Amino acid sequence: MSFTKEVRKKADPIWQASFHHPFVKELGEGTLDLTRFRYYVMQDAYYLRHFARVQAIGAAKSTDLATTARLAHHAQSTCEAELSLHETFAELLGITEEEKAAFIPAPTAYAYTSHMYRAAYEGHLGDVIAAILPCYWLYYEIGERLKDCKPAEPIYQKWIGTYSSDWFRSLVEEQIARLDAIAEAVTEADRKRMEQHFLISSEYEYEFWEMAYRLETWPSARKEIQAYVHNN
Ligand SMILES: Cc1ncc(C[n+]2csc(CCO)c2C)c(N)n1
Repeated sequence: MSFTKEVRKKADPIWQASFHHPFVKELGEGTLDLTRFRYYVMQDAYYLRHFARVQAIGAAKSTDLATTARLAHHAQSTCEAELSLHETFAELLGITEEEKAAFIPAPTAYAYTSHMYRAAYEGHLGDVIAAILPCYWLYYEIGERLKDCKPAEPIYQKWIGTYSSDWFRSLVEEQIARLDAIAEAVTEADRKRMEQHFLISSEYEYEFWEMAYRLETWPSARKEIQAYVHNN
């Protein structure tokens, strides 16, 4: 069995949990509260800004120029395609410049991006791809599952359309093939580490839905709210 098939199989329980998460289900049905989606869009824009930089680290860590060029291109498409999508969402959702300026990453968005930077900093190209592959692949599978959904909310239709496109599928397939080629050439210890990055990113993908659904905040903000409730 190929490396990616093996890790995909190991990650299956947590991927299933993402497929069935209320955020994903309600998005497909069109019943997802827009407050939650709005929160998601802002956290995801932060995530994508860092994702593009991790892809650029992958470009720098590549040992052949063709791969450097491809990963640099991937970093550029994250900036252009994904972030422009988010700009559109921000407009449609009425997210203001003031809100953007006051933005703070939530614990999960911060932890997930930190995990990717760590894998990229400590490892070689295989570590970078293993950490970022679940982002592509899980969203592609979600796009496939939701592609026949017709949520009444046009914003949700647009979101689904992005991830069930052929453009997106070719990106996922390219990264799967790249990771399998690397996995064949490295040591067992490298493969184990790569597997762990893949599994941790899969866990964080689930946590990202949870974060948005629960409008996660830092503990100090929760304490302030509790103190306020207590004193009033
Ligand atoms: C939390 C989170 N995980 C994955 C994606 C999807 N995604 C982000 S960058 C990228 C590569 C291609 O542009 C893909 C597929 C997302 N938006 N947010």
